[in-house]
Amino acid sequence: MADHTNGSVQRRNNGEDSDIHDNGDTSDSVVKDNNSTHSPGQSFSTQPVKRFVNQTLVPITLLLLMPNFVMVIWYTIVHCHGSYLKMVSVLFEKSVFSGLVHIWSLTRSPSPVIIGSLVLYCAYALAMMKLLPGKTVYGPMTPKGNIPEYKDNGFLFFVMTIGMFWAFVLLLRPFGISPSIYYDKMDEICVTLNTFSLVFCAFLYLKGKLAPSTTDSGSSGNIIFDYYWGMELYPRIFGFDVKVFTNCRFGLIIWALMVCIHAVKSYELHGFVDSMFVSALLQIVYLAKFYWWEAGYLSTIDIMVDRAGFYICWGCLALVPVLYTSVTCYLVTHPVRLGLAVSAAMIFIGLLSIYTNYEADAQKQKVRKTNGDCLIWGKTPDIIRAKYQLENGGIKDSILLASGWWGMSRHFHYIPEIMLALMWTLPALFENLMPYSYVIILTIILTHRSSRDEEKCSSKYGHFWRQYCNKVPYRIIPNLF
Ligand SMILES: NC(=O)C1=CN([C@@H]2O[C@H](COP(=O)(O)OP(=O)(O)OC[C@H]3O[C@@H](n4cnc5c(N)ncnc54)[C@H](OP(=O)(O)O)[C@@H]3O)[C@@H](O)[C@H]2O)C=CC1
Ligand SMILES: CC(C)CCC[C@@H](C)[C@H]1CC[C@H]2C3=CC=C4C[C@@H](O)CC[C@]4(C)[C@H]3CC[C@]12C
Repeated sequence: MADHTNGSVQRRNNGEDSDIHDNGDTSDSVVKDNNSTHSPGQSFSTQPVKRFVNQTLVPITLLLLMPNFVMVIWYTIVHCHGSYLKMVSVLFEKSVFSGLVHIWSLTRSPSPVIIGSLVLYCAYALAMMKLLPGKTVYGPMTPKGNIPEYKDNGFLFFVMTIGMFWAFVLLLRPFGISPSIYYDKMDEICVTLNTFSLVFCAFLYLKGKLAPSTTDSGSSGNIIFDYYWGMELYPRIFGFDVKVFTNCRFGLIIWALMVCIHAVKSYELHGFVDSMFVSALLQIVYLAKFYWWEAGYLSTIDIMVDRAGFYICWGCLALVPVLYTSVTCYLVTHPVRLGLAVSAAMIFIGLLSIYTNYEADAQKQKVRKTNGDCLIWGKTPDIIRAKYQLENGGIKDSILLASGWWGMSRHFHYIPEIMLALMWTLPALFENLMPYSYVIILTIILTHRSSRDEEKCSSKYGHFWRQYCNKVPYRIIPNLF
């Protein structure tokens, strides 16, 4: 990576930053981003070994591993009573390959109910993307200078969908119709989601190659990496934004619905169970918070850096509905009576974590929206006025906040994110490791994300970022890391 001192120029883009200036303003040194075709954090190494590892070995491993991992989660919950030890003994009985074949062979082929429900849901979600009212919001300017437009109607969609779900549950109950059939058919759901999303990623690859929606697309020259990472930054199909659909209208809503389905199934089997209540409540509040803040999500690296490929799209279409819902799924067959005091403590810490995480995201947005003219924790914020350069040479201003949560550490908000996940997992107690899979993988995702983001910000802001790092020396855990 280039040294950005001595008035060197680096280019990039961002959402809430102020206007593009003429290139003449070089009173402060400015930084230029050289990652226009592929993203920071997935930048192209000049070292052949590192490049092979990052662009071929890791993608191939994840492509082979992750779709099987989704099936392994299902198998562990349903056939091994939530025990990874039992699952591992089957998997390694002969060879891992035959173990996996055995797991896949236990699944039923998707029934018309599952395929029909998923198709209907997709049609409903797509229609609502267009039909529900919402403010027009703009994503950050992309490296190619495009400004994506979105309709901010996610919260309404979330409330409407979850509301309709519970209305149907109550209305159809007297007729013996229950959504718990989706719990009983989880194997079919896993197979359908896995197959459909792998094919969909192939479609996205071809679309990116043959008919990209915007100039923010391109190939790395490596077909495996292109499939894994994606070709287009924000592909649109018939005007529908693919990433908004996969991430916000499919993955996260199916997550919320599956949690509700697990709660219904648990109620049918055991009556009211407080462990299920605590876990489900925290997840639904967290997802409501997400949709309240959805416009902010459009400025995160998922949307402005990551391309539409296996990582994000398969991840949101197949991994999120299964891994992210694994705690409540496990709790269906492992009910725990926590008692009022323990339940209340978990809910309190969980809600506090949601609030802290939300406040951190909001502080960052507020300081930029007001151009630093606001109070953070009752004080004038400590800010760094940074500059960076776009690909077209224009220079932009941005603000880095160095107080509030952003003064504690550079990614402090990941701590409440993990703490919250722990709070909705602890109700499962400690009989098995399986329910902790999400917290463990989340910790890995966030640690990796923090280093990708550091790389991106350092490349974008250069010495301004170093100035921030000097002020706030810790990456995630204050005084430790
Ligand atoms: N449950 C899950 O699986 C996951 C949840 N999350 C959650 O999603 C949310 C968004 O994720 P997050 O990683 O934060 O999103 P981003 O990756 O977009 O956040 C980092 C961005 O914020 C800007 N930024 C960084 N430091 C500062 C600062 N000091 N002042 C102002 N702006 C700054 C930079 O963008 P710019 O270019 O604008 O300067 C940087 O790239 C979080 O709440 C996170 O916890 C995240 C990952 C996984
Ligand atoms: C295929 C893989 C090896 C990994 C796939 C990872 C993705 C599924 C996830 C990576 C980042 C995740 C998210 C980021 C931020 C979010 C905001 C939060 O409030 C809700 C969850 C999420 C949208 C989350 C969803 C999964 C990822 C995209």
